[in-house]
Amino acid sequence: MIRIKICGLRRKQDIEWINFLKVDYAGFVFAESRRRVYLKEAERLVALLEKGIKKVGVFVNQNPDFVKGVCSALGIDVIQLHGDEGQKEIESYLGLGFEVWKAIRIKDKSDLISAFEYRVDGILLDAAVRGMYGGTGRTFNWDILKGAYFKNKIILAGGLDPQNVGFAITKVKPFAVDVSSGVETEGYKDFFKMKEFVERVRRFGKHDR
Ligand SMILES: O=C(O)c1ccccc1N[C@@H]1O[C@H](COP(=O)(O)O)[C@@H](O)[C@H]1O
Repeated sequence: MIRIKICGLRRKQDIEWINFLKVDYAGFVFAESRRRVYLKEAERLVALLEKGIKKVGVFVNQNPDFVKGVCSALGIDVIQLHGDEGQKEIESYLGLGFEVWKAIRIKDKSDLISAFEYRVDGILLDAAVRGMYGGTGRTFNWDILKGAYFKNKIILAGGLDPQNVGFAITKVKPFAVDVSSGVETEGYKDFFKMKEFVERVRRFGKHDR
């Protein structure tokens, strides 16, 4: 069954909805973004989260000591590195009890090369948008992935929404899908969009990866 991550959670009701929908991963953005949360608020949110839901911390080019401090304080399960972090930095997080996912922004097929090079727990594929690191609401050309074999878990992100996620899953067959903008209305998470997204994934995503 394909896993679901909903990212950019900021409010108490976001967490209540996540608990109700029983998604697999809850994402908290600690990087520069309109979705950014700070440690104190994140502590309050995480305390409300159902135990079975894994916590993902999203970071962009941040100091490793800061990243480790936040993740240890919150009991984060997965560190999502969404900037220009290299293998050396990735290594510094391995063996500390966190999974590490490295985001790669895709413009064309050549951007996939790094996906084969990183030694990491998961590769997150996102759209490349100039001047932005993530949360863009933009898709990339999924056909680029045709015939590619990845040894890592693939987390598909970038512009997913309830309308396109079924098609994306049948094309890419990822380990997990990750959504932020596509389940928002006027900048805030929308329960009905989240519910529809989850229902679509559960209908189309019955393969194992
Ligand atoms: O969500 C953000 O604001 C964000 C900021 C900086 C880096 C990553 C961010 N989010 C991640 O971006 C992708 C795609 O999001 P979208 O569905 O296209 O809006 C996803 O992995 C988020 O975790």
